[in-house]
Amino acid sequence: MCMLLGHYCLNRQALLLQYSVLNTVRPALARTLILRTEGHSRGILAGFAHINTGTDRVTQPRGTGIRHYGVRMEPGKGLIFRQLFESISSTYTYLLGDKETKEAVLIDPVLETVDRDVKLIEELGLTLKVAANTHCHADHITGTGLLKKKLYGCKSAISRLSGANADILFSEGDHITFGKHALTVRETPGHTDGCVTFVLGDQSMAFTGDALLIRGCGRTDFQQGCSKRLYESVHQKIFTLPGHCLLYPAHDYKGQTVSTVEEEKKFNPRLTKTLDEFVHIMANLNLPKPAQIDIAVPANLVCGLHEV
Ligand SMILES: N[C@@H](CCC(=O)N[C@@H](CSS)C(=O)NCC(=O)O)C(=O)O
Repeated sequence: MCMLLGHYCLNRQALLLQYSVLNTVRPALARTLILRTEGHSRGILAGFAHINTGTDRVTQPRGTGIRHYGVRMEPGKGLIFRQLFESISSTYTYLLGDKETKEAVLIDPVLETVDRDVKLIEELGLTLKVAANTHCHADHITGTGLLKKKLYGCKSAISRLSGANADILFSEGDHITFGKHALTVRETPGHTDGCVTFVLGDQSMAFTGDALLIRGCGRTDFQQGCSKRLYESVHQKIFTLPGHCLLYPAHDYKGQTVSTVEEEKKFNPRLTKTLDEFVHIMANLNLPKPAQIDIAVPANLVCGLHEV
């Protein structure tokens, strides 16, 4: 169970101030990316329904200012899918739902865009079963705790190895089911100990969190970062998926929205290198510390749940 923030010696005042500032700018900064595809069938695994995915036609932003990206993804039979974007931390949130039962799962919600997510879930007539984190994020506060308060019956989830509290603590091989669909958990540590990749039942889509970014990967210089572990995770748990498997990361800083296993195996500038070269690259990224790290990590250890 998510516990109150006070149990974790947080500076609650600082958190509330941060939340209130972010909440003020939220309407101007939160944008919605919806992708539109034409579906075509992929193979299936025993026990899972047919899911169609397709070739993405991405509408890119034009000009400046507030924009609701007009893209929508409807991957064929049975699956509802939306890719949503939060522009302060450049985080993608993913909504997956079952067309028949209307059960849904949300991956990596962000606190500042919870109202947007709730509105979309309600508009689509979905029941949110699980709000799941790919890991304990360092750059934003998760929306899973607030979603539990707003949507009755919704359960928070994160990997057991993250050390965080949640209703569901999952491990390698566990399934998160919604209607006839399921996400399988693959542990992909390296950016943090508790990082996972969620793989859709027919292996047509995978949600890689910060383990694999498009043409990049998560940094390994804080939390429990370890570049050797990350390299092994990606090669053993992500690059072993089918080449056509669509890869959806937790972040992108360049407007990229989706990749495939085949593309990343060919073109990822870090992960196509040898292990030694990769370790050297990761040790020399020299990235600035994420702006929200000091409030985000402790908050995310309790699903971002606090009195707002
Ligand atoms: N400027 C951002 C943080 C950017 C950043 O460090 N991103 C992380 C993932 S979120 S912890 C990362 O791993 N980046 C890898 C890379 O190569 O960019 C902020 O202040 O929030």
